[in-house]
Amino acid sequence: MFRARARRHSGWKGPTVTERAFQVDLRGVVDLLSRHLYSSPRVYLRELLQNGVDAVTARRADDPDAPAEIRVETPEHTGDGTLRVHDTGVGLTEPQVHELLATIGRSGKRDELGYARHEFLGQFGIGLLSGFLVADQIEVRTRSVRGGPTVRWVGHADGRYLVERAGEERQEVGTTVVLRPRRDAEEWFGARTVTDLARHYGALLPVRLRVDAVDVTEQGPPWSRAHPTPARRRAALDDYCRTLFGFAPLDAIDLEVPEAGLRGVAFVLPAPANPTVRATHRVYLKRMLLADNVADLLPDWAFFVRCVVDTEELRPTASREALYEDDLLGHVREVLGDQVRDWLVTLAESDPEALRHFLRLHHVGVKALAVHDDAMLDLVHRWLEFETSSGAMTLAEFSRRHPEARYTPDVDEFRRLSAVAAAQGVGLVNAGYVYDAEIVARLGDLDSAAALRPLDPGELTTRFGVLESGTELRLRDFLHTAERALDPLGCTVTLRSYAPASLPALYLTSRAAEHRAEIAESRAEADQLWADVLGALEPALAADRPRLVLNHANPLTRRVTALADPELVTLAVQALYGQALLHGRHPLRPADTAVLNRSFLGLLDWAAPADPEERT
Ligand SMILES: Nc1ncnc2c1ncn2[C@@H]1O[C@H](COP(=O)(O)OP(=O)(O)OP(=O)(O)O)[C@@H](O)[C@H]1O
Repeated sequence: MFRARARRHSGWKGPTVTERAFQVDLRGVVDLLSRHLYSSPRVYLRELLQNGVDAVTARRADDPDAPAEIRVETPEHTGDGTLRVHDTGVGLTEPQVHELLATIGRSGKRDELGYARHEFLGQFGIGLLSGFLVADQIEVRTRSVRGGPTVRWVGHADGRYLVERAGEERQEVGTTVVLRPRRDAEEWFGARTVTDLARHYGALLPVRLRVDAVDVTEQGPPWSRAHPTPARRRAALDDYCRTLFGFAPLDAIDLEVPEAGLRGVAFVLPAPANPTVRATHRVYLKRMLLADNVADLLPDWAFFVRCVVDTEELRPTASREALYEDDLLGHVREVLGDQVRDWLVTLAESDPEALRHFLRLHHVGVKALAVHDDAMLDLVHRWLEFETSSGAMTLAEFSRRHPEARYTPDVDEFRRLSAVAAAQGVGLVNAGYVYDAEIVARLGDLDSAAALRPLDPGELTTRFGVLESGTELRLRDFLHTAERALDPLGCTVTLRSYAPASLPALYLTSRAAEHRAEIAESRAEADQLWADVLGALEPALAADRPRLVLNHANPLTRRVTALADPELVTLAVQALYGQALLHGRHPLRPADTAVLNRSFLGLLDWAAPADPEERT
């Protein structure tokens, strides 16, 4: 990268043409790496460890018994202000040093066709440059397994480099990289920081890694370690999860995707997770940490697990801080999703109590799955408890108990009508939460026995008891007055006797009435032509107005029906109308609020008549 070559073409008749090689200003490249590629200068250590591991891998390919060790010495240990990374890898010959260390983008880890070789971590030929994020000079002392003397290469951040025979011969084959911290980067060289970083990136590496005298490598990935019993393995995985993520998992699911050389564990969160926050996972690539915030490893719905995996085949982005989105990653996401799903289905068979506990915590994720997946839908049907007019219960159980079951797609409507519906023998399910209505609809499509019909509130009145004809006749005048009191509000009045008797009146809108109200509202806002079209629709629906169903079984309502003064009847019926709207959490239009106020004040006025003396 630091050389410019020139060549003359002999056949050319015109002015001399010179073919040149690109010049590279190393400072610009380093600036690019530090500002736009790597998230922090700390990656310098990862790149050095990675080169050491690759060199060991290359040596062991020919000599499986060759030593496999990387030793980091911090400035506190070397005593001369430098950090050194020693490896027992293949080393480099002098020609290799010229070729590989002095050319940006040249890597010894590509095959003849230029493809990244699968057994190595590195592939881009830029990693060593990350040393310049924290040092002005990088020194490499190396002795090749192929023979030759120890070679010393020194590269400077301004682009100069030298290659010479080292003053002192290395005893062993391998390489040492020496960095002298730049003033503004000393924080990355403290013994504590370096040890933490080495453990962070390299704890699972297949080579022995030491920082000063401290061993930082563990005995391989926790999910691959041998344990005397499954229970002991589970306890060890729980400990690992606690240390790593800070929670004791509800369960640990083994993950495996052979096509991606992937193995790992999914830990199930023990508390509800926010489904809108994407779960992130810890990913190792050939046992070197890639990142602990990889978001795209699992499908979105699996927000109730956090995973740790190691993969051989997935590809990193150039920063080595994320996974490259390709077909293999898509496949991995699908297979891991299946494995989490299978765990759930198996749990339903093996440990229903654990499944119930899980569902109480993570029902939103499971419902999201059930919208597309039949096995999950079946699981929801059989195991997930819904709010119903008979208390919390599964839809399967509810359909068994209530052959005439209905659901309401709106939580407020459920609250409003569940007691009344139950009293009329109509079981009601609250399907007003996210995904509920889609799930209920899909259940009906799959199995007619599991089908639930939506409740049309209007149909409830058909189940209310009608009054005896004598009573009806006696209350005819009252009903007329009541009708007149509510007519300006677009509401009709009926008198029925129904349970629960504690309810004085019920405001009911049928679906058609709701539709009509919507049309009236849009008509008020629409332009003339559209308003006319909407207006033409209205009479067809006019018969189906919202209604106030006064409850003759309620003692207060009965007393109201017995009032003689028509003015008082009007006030009382309007007050009952307002109370029914409030009780049922119906939206109040300005006209409703005005009637509510007027009736309230009117009743007060009636209850506390003005003092005759005051009047004079
Ligand atoms: N410790 C080492 N021992 C032996 N060879 C090394 C060592 N460090 C670097 N090299 C050689 O120098 C080349 C360039 O290294 P560099 O870290 O810049 O890129 P890379 O490791 O090939 O790819 P990447 O940019 O993905 O890390 C390597 O391909 C390797 O051949």
